[in-house]
Amino acid sequence: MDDTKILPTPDSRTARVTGEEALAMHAEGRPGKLEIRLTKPLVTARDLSLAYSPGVAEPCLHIARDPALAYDYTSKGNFVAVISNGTAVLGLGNLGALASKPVMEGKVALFKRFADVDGIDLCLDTEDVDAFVNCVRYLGPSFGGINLEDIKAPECFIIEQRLRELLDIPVFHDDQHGTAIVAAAGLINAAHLTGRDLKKTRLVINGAGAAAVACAELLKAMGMRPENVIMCDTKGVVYRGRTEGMNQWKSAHAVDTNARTLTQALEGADCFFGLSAKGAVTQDMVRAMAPAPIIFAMANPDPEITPDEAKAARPDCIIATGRSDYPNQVNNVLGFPFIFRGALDVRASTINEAMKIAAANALALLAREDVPEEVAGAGAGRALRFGPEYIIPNAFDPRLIARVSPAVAKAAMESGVARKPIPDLARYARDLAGRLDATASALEAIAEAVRANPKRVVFAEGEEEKTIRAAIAFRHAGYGTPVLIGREDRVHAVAATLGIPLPDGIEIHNARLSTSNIRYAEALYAKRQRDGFLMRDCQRLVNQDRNVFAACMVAAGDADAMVTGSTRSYSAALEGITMAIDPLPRSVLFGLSLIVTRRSGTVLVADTAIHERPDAATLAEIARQSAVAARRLGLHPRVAFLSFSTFGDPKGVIPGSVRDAVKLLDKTGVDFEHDGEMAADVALNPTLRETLYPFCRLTGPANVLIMPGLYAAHILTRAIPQLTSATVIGPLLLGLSRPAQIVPMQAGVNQVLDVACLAAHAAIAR
Ligand SMILES: NC(=O)C1=CN([C@@H]2O[C@H](COP(=O)(O)OP(=O)(O)OC[C@H]3O[C@@H](n4cnc5c(N)ncnc54)[C@H](OP(=O)(O)O)[C@@H]3O)[C@@H](O)[C@H]2O)C=CC1
Ligand SMILES: CC(=O)C(=O)O
Ligand SMILES: [Mg+2]
Repeated sequence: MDDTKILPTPDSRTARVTGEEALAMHAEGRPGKLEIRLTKPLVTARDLSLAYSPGVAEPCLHIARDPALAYDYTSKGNFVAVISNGTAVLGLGNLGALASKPVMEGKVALFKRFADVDGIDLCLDTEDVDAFVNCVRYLGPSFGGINLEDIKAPECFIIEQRLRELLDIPVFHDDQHGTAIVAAAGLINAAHLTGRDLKKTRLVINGAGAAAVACAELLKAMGMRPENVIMCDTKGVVYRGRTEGMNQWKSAHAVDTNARTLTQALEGADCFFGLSAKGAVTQDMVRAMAPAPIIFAMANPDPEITPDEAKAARPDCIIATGRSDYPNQVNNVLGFPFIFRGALDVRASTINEAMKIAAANALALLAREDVPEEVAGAGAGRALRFGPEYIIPNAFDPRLIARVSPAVAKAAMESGVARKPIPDLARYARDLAGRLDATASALEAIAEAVRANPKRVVFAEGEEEKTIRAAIAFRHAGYGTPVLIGREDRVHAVAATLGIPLPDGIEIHNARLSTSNIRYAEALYAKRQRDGFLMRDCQRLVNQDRNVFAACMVAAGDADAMVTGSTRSYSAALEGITMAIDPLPRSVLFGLSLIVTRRSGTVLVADTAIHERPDAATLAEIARQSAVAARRLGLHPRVAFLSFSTFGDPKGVIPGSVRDAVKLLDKTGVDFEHDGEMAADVALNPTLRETLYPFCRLTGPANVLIMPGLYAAHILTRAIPQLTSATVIGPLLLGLSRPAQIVPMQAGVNQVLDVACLAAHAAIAR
């Protein structure tokens, strides 16, 4: 089989990635998705003596006397093992331990990304239950919890049960309970929307394995009647008295019914849960369901029936899948990160039914709340409002951690399994809300907004390999129509050498042959005739300079935004753009860079592109526009004006203009925190301010740094990626009347794509 064909050919509306892109992402740089980082310095001999021999003996001896101290002296309390033997990898079947590793690394990545839980993937090469249990039981001391994953039924039931008995930490089979919790939350809301009472709702579950059995159990515990839940597997309906392909877990859910096939079971059913395999349900089957049927086709990566097929057959249905590229993603990613966060924080000995039900209710309630702007698509996306297309929160909703984890922790405390109760749950929820980087969620919301409002974005350097790759990814991501500027034959030749066919919906424009040339040249001439440009100069620029041509397209409204920069210096690209696109009235044109750090979230830095020595008025305006951008990125702006001096010490020329900028903002009365001048460490570390500068008005670490000059901004943003693991995005060009962005020449494909997406978003916000 050709591996790159595993994922279907994308269509611009639904699919977001191709198999080729997925493989490239996994192979890029350090292969895989994980690395381990140190939390303590290991630089000097003293560090070594403390962290390792002899110092390390001390915590060892303490833990030997009191095992609970392992939570204080080691990573145990925030460390989860994701363990699989690869016998039920998603819905792909038994792929074995090694082939399950990408999924397990993915689960670890999701733990970290969504709930700051550290994890490690352990792929056990055995299908023997005893061997599996023995292996895991002896690993227990290292971890605060065990997340079992993609182990097929019925072995998974025995493995989980035995490990729960053997270990004093939570053991949680995600495919069973994570899935059941999230599906229950979705069902609570779908039932509410369709006016159903769970006690009377008739449910058919296709699949009688790990996920299916756990869903049936949880829903029955929540009030569904056993006789109203019919389970099917590869042999058909699991009816009472059936002997073929049975086990005790299926028998527990066998019902008295005449139905023998899924088709028969679905006749008149209110609700369908697919926890089986791709394409297991037909349009005819869902046509036979009750009015306003609820269809959760949860098989991964491909559902039992696609939303398009289901909606075509039953326009009145509520449909959910396990995928992130359709509305209503019912996937255990909404569960396990937050459930473990809550369980770990109270040092729970187990995850019990009360904790599961609390998580399901918290998820269901969150979906009914107003969706904040930064979640709904940065104010410009498809409205996310509780309804048939939004029955469950989005995985990127930053409120999840502060809602689900405290609910789980509270239930653990109330049900007596918390070994370290949290005295102030409201404060805990507030602390959790600040634990994740708001920008990461905001960037995803921006991408979502662009998907909902696709744009035409010009990629000026259309013959470049990097640009072509980014344009294809732009198309696949559903961001809109990429317009490549270049010669058609050259663009196709480069794409052919890459082995990637250009998907439908990508446009190629040859500047020299374009029918719009005259129109663009005339518009440019009208703009520039008093700046020393003749008509023939403008014609030559439009014909020969792709940045000018692209900028003319955007200025004329033939495209919404443009991106360039891969082949020309920043100043040359900027000159081409500003030739045709005017600055925004009463604004300053400047560069804003995003430094995305793992420890301190995202910090914005300005001006990183234009003004070598900005005066006070320019600095003040840059601060104002940066604060607006910060809010758009989900940050509460705390703006620090940086210098080599802090509040007048030592004295010098540059701090003077910086101080005047602060005074200017004070005078105009802006609505964001700002102060300065101050040194970078004072800005970023509030404890340094406590004793020496208690009067400083910033209420926390600065997240917008206004630089005194371009030299300092450049040095900072160029040094950071070389010295640290932080990522720098930008500089983003702000202050133009139409969106145009310049990527640094050394930018990779993903950065070009991200910047194109941000440019498209700016076009929505205009
Ligand atoms: N959206 C989500 O969050 C999650 C989705 N899932 C999905 O659920 C599915 C099952 O996973 P899991 O329970 O872990 O796997 P298991 O191997 O434990 O169970 C699979 C079950 O599906 C049944 N099955 C397989 N193919 C068909 C078919 N064509 N028609 C009817 N039944 C079928 C099997 O029947 P038999 O017993 O006869 O072999 C078995 O009962 C996978 O697609 C997985 O991706 C799982 C967890 C989470
Ligand atoms: C989502 C998941 O865990 C699965 O499909 O197996
Ligand atoms: Mg799974």
